Amino acid sequence: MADDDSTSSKDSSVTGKLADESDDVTAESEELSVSSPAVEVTLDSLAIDESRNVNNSLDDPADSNIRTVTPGDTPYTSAVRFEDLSLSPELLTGLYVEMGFQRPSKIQSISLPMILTPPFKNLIAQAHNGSGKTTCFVLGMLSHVDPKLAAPQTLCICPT
Ligand SMILES: Nc1ncnc2c1ncn2[C@@H]1O[C@H](COP(=O)(O)OP(=O)(O)OP(=O)(O)O)[C@@H](O)[C@H]1O
Repeated sequence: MADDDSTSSKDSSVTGKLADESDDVTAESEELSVSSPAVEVTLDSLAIDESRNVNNSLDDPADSNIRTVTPGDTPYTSAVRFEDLSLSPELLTGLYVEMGFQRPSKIQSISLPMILTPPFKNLIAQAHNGSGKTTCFVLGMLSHVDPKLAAPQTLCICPT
């Protein structure tokens, strides 16, 4: 019993000491993170070149360097018109009437058949800023939503 008591008192003193040490370490690391040098970034390097028309990307020429890589057979053909995709009448109205789109951009014509036509697969798509990628994943999400079901049905995780 005496041994047990001495052990527990030893333990609590050790514990107290560790907690103190731990506080010191926290204070030290806070100081370190405040004083660590930042990478130098000049304002000029962050400037956006306004002379570049972002929406030019919507009209990528047919021979632009877009590659599609799919495993196995590829039953997908690119869509020339939004009607070539199995979109609901409501989504087609939204595209043509509300958004005023006339035809799919290059990235849309290639990726939308992959997104909207079975067999559904995971997709990684890469294209210029302003080339219409948002429409690709939004149409993919909306085409799977049941408007009669009042519950969250899709999740979009996006870093921008
Ligand atoms: N098929 C289309 N026809 C006409 N305009 C379109 C079409 N698709 C998208 N747009 C318009 O082009 C602009 C850029 O599209 P969007 O934001 O989808 O591009 P993005 O590739 O997602 O851009 P970012 O890389 O900056 O996120 C938007 O104003 C959008 O409404």
